[in-house]
Amino acid sequence: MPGVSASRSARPPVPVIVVAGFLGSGKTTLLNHLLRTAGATGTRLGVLVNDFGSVNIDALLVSAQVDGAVSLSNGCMCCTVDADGLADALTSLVRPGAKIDAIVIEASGIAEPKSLIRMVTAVADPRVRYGGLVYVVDAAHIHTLREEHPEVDAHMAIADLILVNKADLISDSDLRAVEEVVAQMNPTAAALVTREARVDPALLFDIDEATADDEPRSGQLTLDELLLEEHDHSDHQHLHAGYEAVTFRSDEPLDPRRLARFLERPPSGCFRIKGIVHFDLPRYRQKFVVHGVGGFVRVERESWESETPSTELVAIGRGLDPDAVRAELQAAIARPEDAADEHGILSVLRHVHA
Ligand SMILES: Nc1nc2c(ncn2[C@@H]2O[C@H](COP(=O)(O)OP(=O)(O)OP(=O)(O)O)[C@@H](O)[C@H]2O)c(=O)[nH]1
Repeated sequence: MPGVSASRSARPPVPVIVVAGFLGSGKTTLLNHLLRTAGATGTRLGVLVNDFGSVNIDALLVSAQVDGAVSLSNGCMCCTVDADGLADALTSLVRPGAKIDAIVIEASGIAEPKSLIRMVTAVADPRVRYGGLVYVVDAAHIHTLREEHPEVDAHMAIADLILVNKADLISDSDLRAVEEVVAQMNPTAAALVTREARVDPALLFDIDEATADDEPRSGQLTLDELLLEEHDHSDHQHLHAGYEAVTFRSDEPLDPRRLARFLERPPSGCFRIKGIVHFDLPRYRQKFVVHGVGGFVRVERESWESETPSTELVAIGRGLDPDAVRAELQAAIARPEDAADEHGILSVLRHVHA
């Protein structure tokens, strides 16, 4: 168990692993998987979560009971959280009393990994050490994504571990084609095909050894090279260009049929929708966690526990019309006549993921 036998002063620096990947690729899923599995072995993870959008939905979706979870809200971390804010958060997580063995930072889906890595490596605290970049790829969307955002190739190129996730959504031959692309972009990184981002956590927390190695790996930037490229902001601007997050909140229950229609046929430009939804229907008073990623919809049912039921949704995309998005969601608020639509909930339930 890392760090257990070490005295406080001899505690090795805590590796900080950056998890990046485009919108909806499976970063939060990975984080939750790591929290569950690492936790079971006694490894304590500190978690930093960042969302693009004013509601930090990811923080809500990461298992709430993590001691070391800090959420950095207010836009995309790589350009809005100042380096001091990140340093403070990391310093707080590595304080001896926290007994954290590793820290995972989940970048927003449009963050530039390189900027984040620079921010982590710039932290002066010797108890903090950059532990590598894990890049999550949505196997079902990678080809179109590379066409629209060629800079994702550069992201894959600097990764230490690439997860080819959502393998269940494509055929074996398509999967092999994705693996080939990934290997071309980064011939030296470990690439793993995953479902639900299920990866052995030991692979992530060992990454720091490889990254600390001074041997440059072909196709990959060494840490020094990463740090030297201070003036290269070109890729950064590209991924951000035109992306916008629209937030919708309501205490009033939604109508399932209209919400399902919104998720299945999102307004133009809207690539990602996520959040929690409140339907006030008999037998369906649970918290519905909804996800839309490029037309794929997935819904999970949880309990509200002590929370007051309400809806919080974020829609993210390029060329969105925020007013149109809000108007459509506003129109999804339940009306008295919706009570007659007994089977409306089925349009949501058919997307429920066990
Ligand atoms: N079919 C399938 N769905 C998956 C898999 N992994 C994750 N998902 C689903 O994909 C959706 C997005 O996953 P998240 O983990 O929230 O993705 P993310 O990268 O954190 O998203 P952003 O933070 O918005 O960029 C959710 O509905 C997940 O349940 C997988 O292997 N297969």
